[in-house]
Amino acid sequence: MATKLDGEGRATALAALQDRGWTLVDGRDAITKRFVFNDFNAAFGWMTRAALVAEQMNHHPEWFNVYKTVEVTLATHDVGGLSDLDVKLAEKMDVLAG
Ligand SMILES: C[C@H](O)[C@H](O)[C@H]1CNC2=NC(N)=NC(=O)C2=N1
Repeated sequence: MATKLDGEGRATALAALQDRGWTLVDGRDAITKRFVFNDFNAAFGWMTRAALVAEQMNHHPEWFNVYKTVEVTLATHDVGGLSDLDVKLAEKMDVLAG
């Protein structure tokens, strides 16, 4: 079960995410990041690996791919905003992107 972020834990998690290029989405409680790879193969390979992680977590991204760019938005629909699962998936995506 996801735990909605709040208070000091939320501030600390958001600060770390923002240091790695994630930003808050205007008008909703979600984070977003644009990943740019060398080519489509790299982008889609990363999406495939991230999709397997997401499925294992039962926590799924909103994302949009054009050629070598992937725009990712993370939020937890079950809690109506950001949760610990968004932080974990963002970290895994960053690690997979290298
Ligand atoms: C029933 C199922 O476990 C839920 O709908 C899961 C699936 N994946 C999910 N992904 C995201 N991003 N948020 C959710 O709240 C969510 N809930």
